[in-house]
Amino acid sequence: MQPDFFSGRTEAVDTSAIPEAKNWAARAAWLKSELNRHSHAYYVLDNPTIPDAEYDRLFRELVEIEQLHPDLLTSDSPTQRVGGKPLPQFEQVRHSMPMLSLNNAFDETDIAGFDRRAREVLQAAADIEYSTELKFDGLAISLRYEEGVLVQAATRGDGTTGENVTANVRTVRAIPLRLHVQHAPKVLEVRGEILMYKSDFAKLNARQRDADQKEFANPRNAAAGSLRQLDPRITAQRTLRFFAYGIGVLEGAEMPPSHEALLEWYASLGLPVCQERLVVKGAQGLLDFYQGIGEKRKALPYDIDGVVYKVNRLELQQKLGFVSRAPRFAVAHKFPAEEAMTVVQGIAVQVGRTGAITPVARLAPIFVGGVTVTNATLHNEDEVNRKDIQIGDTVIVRRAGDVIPEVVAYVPELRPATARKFLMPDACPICDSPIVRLEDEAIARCSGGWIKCPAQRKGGLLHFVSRRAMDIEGLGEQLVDQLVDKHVITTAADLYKLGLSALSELDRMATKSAQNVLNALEKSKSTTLARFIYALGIRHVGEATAKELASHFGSLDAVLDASEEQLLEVADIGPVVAHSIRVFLSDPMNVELIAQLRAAGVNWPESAPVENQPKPLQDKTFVLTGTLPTLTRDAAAELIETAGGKVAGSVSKKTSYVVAGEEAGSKLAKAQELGVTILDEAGLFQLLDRK
Ligand SMILES: NC(=O)c1ccc[n+]([C@@H]2O[C@H](COP(=O)([O-])OP(=O)(O)OC[C@H]3O[C@@H](n4cnc5c(N)ncnc54)[C@H](O)[C@@H]3O)[C@@H](O)[C@H]2O)c1
Ligand SMILES: [Zn+2]
Repeated sequence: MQPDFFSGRTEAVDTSAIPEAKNWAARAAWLKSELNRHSHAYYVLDNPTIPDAEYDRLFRELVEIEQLHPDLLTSDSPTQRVGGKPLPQFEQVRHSMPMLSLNNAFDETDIAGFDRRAREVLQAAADIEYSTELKFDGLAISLRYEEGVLVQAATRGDGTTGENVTANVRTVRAIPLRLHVQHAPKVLEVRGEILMYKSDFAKLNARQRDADQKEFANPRNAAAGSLRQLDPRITAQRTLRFFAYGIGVLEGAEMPPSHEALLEWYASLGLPVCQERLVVKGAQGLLDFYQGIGEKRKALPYDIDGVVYKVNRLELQQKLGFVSRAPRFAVAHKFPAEEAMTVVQGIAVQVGRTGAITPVARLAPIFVGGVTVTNATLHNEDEVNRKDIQIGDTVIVRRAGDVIPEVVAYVPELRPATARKFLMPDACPICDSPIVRLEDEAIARCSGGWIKCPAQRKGGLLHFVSRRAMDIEGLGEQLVDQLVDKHVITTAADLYKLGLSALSELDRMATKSAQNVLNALEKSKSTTLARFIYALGIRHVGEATAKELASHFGSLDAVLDASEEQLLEVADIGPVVAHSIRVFLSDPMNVELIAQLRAAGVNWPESAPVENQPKPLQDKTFVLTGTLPTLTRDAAAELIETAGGKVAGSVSKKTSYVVAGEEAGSKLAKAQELGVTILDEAGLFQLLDRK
């Protein structure tokens, strides 16, 4: 396969097919100029043009070519350098010790290789001790403290020379202007990452949007763009954070003997140090940490693009030393990229349970966030227009955690002349009813309602049976599709009229599975009021609102009888939601549906309205870990919340109780360390006063 040099395509070269050295040279030259161009956009302008994964792919290809053809390796190659040139508008700072990058690892083999090489160099007989931490997705900074006072802050720049951003850094509240210690070292250069929390990023972009200013592509670029301002007053308006993770020059104090000791020392000096870190042994310890953080990644308040492993003992670090642009004693283990580039082959529309029409991009298959993605949501018509996504465009697709993939932006330089704009259809593709869009609503809707529109019917049923609603296992999309298409059922109440014979007649439905569905239906009849309200699919009533309604009113009849004014008394319910609930509950068809569901035997424990209920766990914070003998995690959380308690994701000093089941992991250890009271399920029941 001939490499597609100048079309902007960036697939890895098929090495066997390009024997001639002059092609290699051309490819390498092209890669260098592409990488330089993208680095400039990324490091200097804080405005990347391609996703990181795409950049990394080009980078790795160049590394491979340079390994095969060392004569093509020049000292100005992007593979030999760190970052980008400092902006000339800033005063320059020469780093007394260079600020380096990190080598990347992408899989277990890379990690095994890293560990093996370290053991070889160190001639280690036993497992090496590593200090593991997060790879923050921000920008590196060097903070120079003299006699404990912050005197200079500099960006990494090209590693040798950075930008003087002292005035800006002084506005970052997370960074102490003076170290919290009586006898501070003469000189201490703290190195770490400046970053922006996801919530602050969202707020900043909302402000930018309101002010008709350019939005930032991601928190990293927002952090970099906010710090590298010529006017510190702008930096001061942005909430930036900081974590320390390294050291440059140190004078007048003993260097801590290990990385972990360094971080502990930093913490004692009042410098922010991230708590998500461990000291582990050997390659397996590294992989366990990677996996644990991978599970937590989405819940962290900031973006990380991987984890970092450092040989813990300082003397071993010194033995391992450095390669050209990175230390040999450390490696960054990257997570699968959350952003990738692909082509929009078409834009279709999907009809949701409330009739909402969602434009969906049909994509050339792309591996992103650990899975292959072929569709990505474009949210609504306004979004498509605002982002100006057209059919034929090359776009950046983002899939973070298990969030639905979305199209972030298109790449202007790759728009073909044949690109076509998306047009919202006039009629529902499923039921042909007119599509209407009310004034001041972003969403266009099929006007068919669930009576005319099978898509809405299916959507409503799928919502009804979903895990957080009635939790009817085994009733998936395929089954609901068939039940609706074959007119076996119309409403959720019909589900409870299903018999074995009707179910067994469906495609791919063995008697055993049919029986399982019936059992699940039967089991679902005992539910909670909150789940039931949520399952009804009232517009604007999500899980949290359903819970509020249930605990406020205590019984369904009280909800049914509530006026809009009474609904407004519920915490977090505003006029739009109150109105939507009232409209839904006033519709005779919904009243009938609810009556039928109750008649079918759907039931829940009712209780007194909120003001009369005891709240034994008021103001207590719980953390759940491990598997409990009888309660699922959701059920335990529900019990705690109903009793007034809060459930948090991680253990801290503020945690009142940790409820631990079997195979409880690091949270249990943390609780023991902090002396937090640990309960088993029985202990929880005791607190709840339930036997
Ligand atoms: N999209 C683009 O156009 C584009 C262009 C250039 C670079 N990039 C991205 O930047 C990356 C290369 O940048 P890089 O050289 O800054 O390397 P890097 O981001 O891969 O790794 C080095 C950096 O990691 C940071 N870091 C975070 N947590 C750390 C920790 N706990 N310990 C030590 N360091 C930590 C430091 O800032 C350090 O300088 C590429 O992999 C690419 O994804 C993207
Ligand atoms: Zn329709």
